[in-house]
Amino acid sequence: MEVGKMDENEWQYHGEGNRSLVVSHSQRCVVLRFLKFPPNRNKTPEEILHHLQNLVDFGKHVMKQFFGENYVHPGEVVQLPLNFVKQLCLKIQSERPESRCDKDLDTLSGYAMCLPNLTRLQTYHFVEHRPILCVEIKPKCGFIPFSSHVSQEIKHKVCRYCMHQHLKVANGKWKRLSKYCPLDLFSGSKQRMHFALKSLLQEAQNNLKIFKNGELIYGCKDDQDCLSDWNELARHLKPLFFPSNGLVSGPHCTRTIIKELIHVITMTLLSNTDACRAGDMKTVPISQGRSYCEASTFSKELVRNGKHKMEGSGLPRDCLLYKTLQAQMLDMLDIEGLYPLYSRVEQYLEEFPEERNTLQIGGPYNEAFYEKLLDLSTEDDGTVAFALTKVQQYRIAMTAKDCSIMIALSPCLQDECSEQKSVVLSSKSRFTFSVSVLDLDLKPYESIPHQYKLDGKIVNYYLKNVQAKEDPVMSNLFKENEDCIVLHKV
Ligand SMILES: O=P(O)(O)O[C@@H]1[C@@H](OP(=O)(O)O)[C@H](OP(=O)(O)O)[C@H](O)[C@H](OP(=O)(O)O)[C@H]1OP(=O)(O)O
Ligand SMILES: Nc1ncnc2c1ncn2[C@@H]1O[C@H](COP(=O)(O)OP(=O)(O)OP(=O)(O)O)[C@@H](O)[C@H]1O
Repeated sequence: MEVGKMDENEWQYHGEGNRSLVVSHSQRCVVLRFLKFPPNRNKTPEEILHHLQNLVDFGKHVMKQFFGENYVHPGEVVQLPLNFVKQLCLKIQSERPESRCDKDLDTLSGYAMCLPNLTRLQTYHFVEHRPILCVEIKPKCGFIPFSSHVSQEIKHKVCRYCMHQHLKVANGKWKRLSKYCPLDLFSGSKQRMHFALKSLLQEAQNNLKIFKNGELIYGCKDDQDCLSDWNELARHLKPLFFPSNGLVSGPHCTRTIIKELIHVITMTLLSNTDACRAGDMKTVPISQGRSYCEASTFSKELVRNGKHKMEGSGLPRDCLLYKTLQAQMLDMLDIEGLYPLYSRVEQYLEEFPEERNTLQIGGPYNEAFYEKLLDLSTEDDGTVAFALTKVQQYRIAMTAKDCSIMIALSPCLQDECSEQKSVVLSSKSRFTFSVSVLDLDLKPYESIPHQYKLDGKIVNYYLKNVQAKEDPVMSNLFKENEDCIVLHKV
């Protein structure tokens, strides 16, 4: 990218999260990702450059090892003319959702990250003229804690996402509860994955977005601004899934198109598009803990209907969901087991503050940092080294629990699909596709006390306001059927 000749008119607002804002180029398949900060809390340009470089290094040296070469796009740090950034900021301000305006785009440092636009097929090239669909999923934590440090039994039964939903609705973050349960998506069972994806389509919150030709066509910018009309979505999808059919009409046709979409997403999520083996990480046995969540509507329906066999066929080992789950499961002790270890590191740092750099708490995120993450032992020998390894593994796990998966799909004719490209079939179409992972920013060490408090709040709210009112017949049914419910294959 030629940063000397930047014109804000060539860039448009694309989206934002809690910590960064993204603009996309109208012609080229690239985005710029800027950091955001609360007003008047801007950092120095040097600090921002250091932070961004750390993010890129972390992607390159650590997350690529966990997820595999093809899935991760660390991008590069670019320095932009300050005038361009200021003009861009003014240009996009009116498009930002209100709920995200508590933080301002960093316009003072001139630094940003340049990344491939993952809503396009993975290239840095010019915008293609064939239509491109992109589905973004933020799957959240896909397992139930298996740690013996967990103090509340409910955490061994109901997943964090399902519990957190109740607190979010009570706080007004979202209007309705979602039926999505991450354990269904991560189950590897097509039936459960279909249910999870349908639930995401019913209540997208910030877990699902769909883009066509780089434009958001389905999903929420925030609670006030949501595109959620299935007929409208089907209208967008129809030419891609049924290229030679007439107009979309009636709910039946909409449902058929949505089903096709869900099928295609499921198949791409179960595929392996990374030829390289991810790192030399020993894996956490995926069979640990329970493979279903008692609050999942899917599980409840099954048990209510007297069907006790929960299909959990397990994920193929090379697919991105499997790798995401593996990284998430580096949280082996749960925040309740981790917090005392964090306190041990804190105490040590209070005594020896000059050791902070040697311990690599704020980086550098290089090969040495990665190597230290490979020790999966949970036997505490009382050392700071043990505590630090668990803290760093926990930070990786938290990162993987908050990342997003991008699936880009483009229709192709049979003779156009070369052997090297990944292809997925729907009943009347075929698509080349790519799968990537984004938002792999390492979670800060400093956020651990917040995680500890939030965990308590989520669980207490659930126990007091939801479980207390739950149908006792239902929980007995789960208890009775505990042994019958089939677990993941190892
Ligand atoms: O704690 P959670 O599970 O609510 O996750 C936060 C996300 O909320 P969610 O539940 O996905 O709506 C939250 O997403 P939103 O801002 O709500 O879209 C952020 O991703 C936050 O990460 P960070 O602190 O900005 O690095 C996330 O915080 P971390 O816990 O990942 O630090
Ligand atoms: N490389 C990319 N290509 C296309 N879209 C992107 C890319 N990176 C980010 N986005 C879009 O911008 C949105 C915000 O980016 P991102 O998730 O990185 O923000 P964040 O502030 O770090 O998120 P969080 O709230 O989880 O901390 C994403 O949800 C996605 O839609």
